[in-house]
Amino acid sequence: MILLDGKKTSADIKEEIALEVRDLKDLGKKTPHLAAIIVGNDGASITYVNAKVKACERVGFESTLIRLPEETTEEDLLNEIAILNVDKDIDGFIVQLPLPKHIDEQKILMAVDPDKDVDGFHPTNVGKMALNLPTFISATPFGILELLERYNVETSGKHVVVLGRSHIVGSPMSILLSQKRKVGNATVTMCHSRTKNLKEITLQADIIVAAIGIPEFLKADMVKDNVTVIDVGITRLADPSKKNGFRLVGDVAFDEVAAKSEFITPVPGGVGPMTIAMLLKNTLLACQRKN
Ligand SMILES: Nc1nc(=O)c2c([nH]1)NC[C@@H]1CN(c3ccc(C(=O)N[C@@H](CCC(=O)O)C(=O)O)cc3)C=[N+]21
Repeated sequence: MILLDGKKTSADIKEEIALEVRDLKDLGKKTPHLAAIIVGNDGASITYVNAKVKACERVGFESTLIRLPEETTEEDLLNEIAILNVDKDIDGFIVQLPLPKHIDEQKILMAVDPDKDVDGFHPTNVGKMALNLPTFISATPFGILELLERYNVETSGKHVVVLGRSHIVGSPMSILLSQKRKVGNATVTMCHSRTKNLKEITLQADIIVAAIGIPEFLKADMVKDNVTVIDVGITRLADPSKKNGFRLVGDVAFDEVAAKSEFITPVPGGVGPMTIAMLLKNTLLACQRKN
């Protein structure tokens, strides 16, 4: 069993980005500036967005965090987005999801200037991604491709089973891995809540991407020997023995599945840190595009 170490790999990527930032500085060019908008007080969302801001500091990016109250109206949020869209100093920005229920997420994502959409969530960028045209690939799928590449995990001709059809992970991951690209050329099966005979399908998988949000869903009896497993799930389960009161659990029953795996990502320390590194990468690309 080989651990796909997202913590170490993301640290390597951040170091590479930091070097590029130093080059930009030395040349007297503008350095990257990422902004993030967060609405409301959800604890997990605040943790993630703070991690993004901290990562910016670490690589020498400017960052701006805009915190808006839970009661923020859709109109107020659209106004904030309009300001960031025209702010010459901001290279890219994200609107942290999920948003409060009274705000139409699709409307918000469509208001972001596609050239500043470093999350890659705008329909224009999703369309470009689907056509394999240069664009911002959203950070989680991008991070998974990068992790597979850096560990030389072969995907060409392999049967990949993606569990989950979300717009942010399952759907783009299925599209990307089936494309003609360095990490790609796979035969992809996408499974979801209506899939019948799921276990029959996962037992045929060379690579499984678990992105359904059900803690420890994928068990050892659902995978074949020497499988590669990418665990995108990240659920906070109450755990009184932990000082923060919870532990993080992925979509994979890690110990039992790891025993049968060739490669596997842990939670925490797998896909999560890669997501942050690739958001930085997209922001660097957004800045370099203008230089
Ligand atoms: N517009 C938008 N873009 C996102 O990219 C986005 C989002 N909204 N909403 C929420 C999800 C989730 N997400 C994570 C980022 C980092 C970790 C991460 O660093 N996880 C650490 C542990 C962090 C912890 O202690 O909770 C790990 O897995 O090792 C996890 C999850 C980005 N998301």
